[in-house]
Amino acid sequence: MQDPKVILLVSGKRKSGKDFICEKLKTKLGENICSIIRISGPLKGLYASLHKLDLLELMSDSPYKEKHRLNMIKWSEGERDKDNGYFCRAACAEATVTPVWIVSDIRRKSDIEWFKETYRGITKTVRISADLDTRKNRGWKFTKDVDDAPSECDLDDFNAWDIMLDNNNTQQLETAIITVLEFLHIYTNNV
Ligand SMILES: Nc1ncnc2c1ncn2[C@@H]1O[C@H](COP(=O)(O)OP(=O)(O)OP(=O)(O)O)[C@@H](O)[C@H]1O
Repeated sequence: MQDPKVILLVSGKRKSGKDFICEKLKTKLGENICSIIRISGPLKGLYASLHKLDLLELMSDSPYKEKHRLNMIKWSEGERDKDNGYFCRAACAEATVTPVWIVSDIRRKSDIEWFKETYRGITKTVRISADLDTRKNRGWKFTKDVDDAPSECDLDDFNAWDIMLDNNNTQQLETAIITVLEFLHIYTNNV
């Protein structure tokens, strides 16, 4: 199977606008050129099949999901400890190969390391930032065990981003999209 030409590894704090920007980029590039991958995508499916659970119930906002949530988190942490590429590999295996992949939920240094080792020379890191007030206006509220957890904080001190984007307003959003499109143009011939 062919690999993509460029993989953008996108990270940002909650409500910085990761999904919003990734979807805009995908729309601009078109789905034949660009796919969005979520490392967290296969997690529930793997957990459900391993533990013979109902995936649809697990995906819903139901008491069933709440009942299994903690065990699912513990299981995923355990799998990641044993093999830090476990979920990255599963997400890539089920992704459609297009010239550009955008991984929209990069959360840990180990995620970046796995992609850089597995897809040498074609991974680029992107950090999206928004001010605290902007994030609050978008609905962010400090949540214990979420905002102070490694999944939210591990990349706070990573400082080797290839692209850094601010996303506080429409003007910055437009600049961000142009910046990434120009960057992709440098790294691919066909995009
Ligand atoms: N530049 C922007 N202009 C207007 N609205 C925006 C902008 N960026 C993000 N938003 C809005 O802010 C909210 C949060 O954005 P989004 O879901 O993309 O954040 P996120 O970083 O993916 O958050 P989470 O990590 O919690 O999933 C969404 O309602 C989105 O539509």
